[in-house]
Amino acid sequence: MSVTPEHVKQVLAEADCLVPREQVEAAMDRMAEAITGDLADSNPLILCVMTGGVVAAGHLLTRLHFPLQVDYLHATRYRGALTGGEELHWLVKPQTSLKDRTVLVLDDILDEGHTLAGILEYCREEGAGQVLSAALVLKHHDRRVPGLMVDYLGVEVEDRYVFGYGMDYKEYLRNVPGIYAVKGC
Ligand SMILES: O=P(O)(O)OC[C@H]1O[C@H](OP(=O)(O)OP(=O)(O)O)[C@H](O)[C@@H]1O
Ligand SMILES: Nc1nc2[nH]cnc2c(=O)[nH]1
Repeated sequence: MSVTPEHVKQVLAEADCLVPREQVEAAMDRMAEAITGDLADSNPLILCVMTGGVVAAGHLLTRLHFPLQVDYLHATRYRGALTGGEELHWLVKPQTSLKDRTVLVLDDILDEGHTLAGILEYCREEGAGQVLSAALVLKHHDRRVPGLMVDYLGVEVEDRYVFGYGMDYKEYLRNVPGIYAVKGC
């Protein structure tokens, strides 16, 4: 069944706000401060994970006041669905060389972690000097890839399907300024 704008409006109207905009912005301030403290002198390459990471990247980048470069990659395992298979589909790889660079991978959410694990492995294989990661949201559960955690984290949410600040509901609602959980999910 295709998703209609009316359905999307209803999902938003019925959703539970888990983290309001002000709290997300405050979390972004804290992340930027920590990243600045660690990376200000390392000429880092920030890799935005499309599509979900684009909103977090936009907000975070304007808070980083030091020399850095930005590139993006597109790797997905959900492809618009609410659950994903284990296989990671690479749609676009970074065009900038990662060799000997300090790389910061930036995504919207760390859930089970297969996406981030695959991306980190790729960065190391490409010869990055240091590979760090950041996510705006961490989902609280025990299904994560063992031992995987981001270096910089915004907020933690309960184990529900969330959208907003880049995260989609069936490819919609990425533009919602708050983190919401779909009713019943
Ligand atoms: O930790 P995981 O369980 O692997 O899930 C996290 C990933 O899932 C989402 O991407 P998705 O594949 O849905 O693509 P999108 O960014 O286009 O929404 C999100 O943006 C993360 O990249
Ligand atoms: N939009 C969205 N994408 C995800 N990818 C993994 N978990 C989630 C989630 O809860 N919401």
